[in-house]
Amino acid sequence: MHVLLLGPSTNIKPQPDEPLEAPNRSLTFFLLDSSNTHVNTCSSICMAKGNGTTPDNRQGVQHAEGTAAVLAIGTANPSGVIVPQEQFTDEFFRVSNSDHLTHLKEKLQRICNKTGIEKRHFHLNEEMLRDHPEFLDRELPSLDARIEIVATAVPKLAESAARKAIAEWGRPATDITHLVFSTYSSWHAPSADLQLASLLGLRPTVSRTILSLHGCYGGGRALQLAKELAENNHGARVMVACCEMTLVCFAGPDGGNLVGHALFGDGAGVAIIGAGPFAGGECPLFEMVAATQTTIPKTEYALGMQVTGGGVDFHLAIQVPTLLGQNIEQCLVDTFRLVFGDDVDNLTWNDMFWAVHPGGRPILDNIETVLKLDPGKLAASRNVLREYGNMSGATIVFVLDDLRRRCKDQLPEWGALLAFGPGITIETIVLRSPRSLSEQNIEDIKSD
Ligand SMILES: CC(C)(COP(=O)(O)OP(=O)(O)OC[C@H]1O[C@@H](n2cnc3c(N)ncnc32)[C@H](O)[C@@H]1OP(=O)(O)O)[C@@H](O)C(=O)NCCC(=O)NCCSC(=O)CC(=O)O
Repeated sequence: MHVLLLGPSTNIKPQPDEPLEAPNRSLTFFLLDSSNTHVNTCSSICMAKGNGTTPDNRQGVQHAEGTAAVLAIGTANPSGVIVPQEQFTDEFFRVSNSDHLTHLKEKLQRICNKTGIEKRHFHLNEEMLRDHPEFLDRELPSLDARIEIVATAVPKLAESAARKAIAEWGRPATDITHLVFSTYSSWHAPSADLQLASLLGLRPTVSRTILSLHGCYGGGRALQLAKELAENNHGARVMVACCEMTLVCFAGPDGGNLVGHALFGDGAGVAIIGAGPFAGGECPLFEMVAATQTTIPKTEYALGMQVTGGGVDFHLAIQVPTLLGQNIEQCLVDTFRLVFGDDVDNLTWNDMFWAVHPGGRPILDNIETVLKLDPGKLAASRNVLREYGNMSGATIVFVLDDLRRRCKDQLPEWGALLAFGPGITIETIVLRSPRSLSEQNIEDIKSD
């Protein structure tokens, strides 16, 4: 791991008792993994300009001004099949010809009743199931047929969300410089990122990355990557696209994973990320001030996905909500310490706004309890869970969308984004609301 200092940041203020030359508040830190992803990106841009300088010499001219922010959000769900949760068990057992499995049916109904979900959207419909009865039986080969359907469906759904984000952003799609696409529902090469770029008419020079098999933390990972790309490439505008479809993991109830059947839904979430200078009427929605990824040691067993000839198998251990409850506060402390130093001890979680991946109702309950949050602090997460279920990596984009619509001008200054998935991996991002930023800027100008 390398640390580059590429400041000064306009948004992280020195602490009152800290010497001005101290670097840890007045400069922006960039943590690079061993692949040096963004140094390579800088390099390719400079070479295109015929500039033969070394990466070190280029840092001063390539980085953005300030911290990355979410500039626009769009979401989409399949419109064909919308199943109310109270009808899901009956529908699922009917289409899978499993009504005779009364024990499993009663169990699924018990689970559905406790999910906190009211409805979910699905791309898979009865006609597809009639054409592909093998989707019901994990023992039969079905991966090829599943892959063929999602190969067009995943980029198309992502396109719907992306068009909304681009419309809100207000700049032409050709101004997108980077695309980060996260999905475990598509396995072609060239993959969904290229198809989305073509559907949207992005530039041939758009720099594409596809993230796969991150499960539910894919959205958090893509946002963190976008933050680094935006901050390290002057003028970069990064599209984050996350799209998941349960068609890849669908099976009959005797295939196990009743909790997965009760929980997951289909959706696409797209966000456009950029750092200053802002142009063309761009309006930051959430600033992404600092970010970390943490793996809870020895919890690989707890969450997982396995691609088989019969589709994708999910494993969700019953301990997941407890494990997250036990570890979440330390992740938050470690991440907020990057911004607040030892003052992190004076933070009150309840004074912040929250964008938490609604992996399941007990996960939200446990986080609320551990952090002593008022009921309502996780309203955006609970609302997304209620309206759409758990859409894996796409869900966190829906939560950000709900949060900004719900709170409009009433967001507290600081907030936290949390997403989790196999590992168990926890993605944490310190958010700052733009309203408080503009107020702060006005105060700074007054005091100058
Ligand atoms: C399934 C639930 C709705 C049940 O709610 P409660 O726990 O409050 O209710 P409960 O304790 O009465 O449990 C109801 C029944 O569900 C069973 N049950 C609960 N959790 C289970 C699990 N993980 N696997 C198998 N069965 C499970 C219980 O044994 C019980 O069975 P019986 O009634 O027979 O006694 C909830 O636990 C839930 O949402 N769990 C999912 C959490 C999770 O793992 N989320 C991560 C999703 S993946 C993700 O987001 C990241 C990723 O995958 O990448």
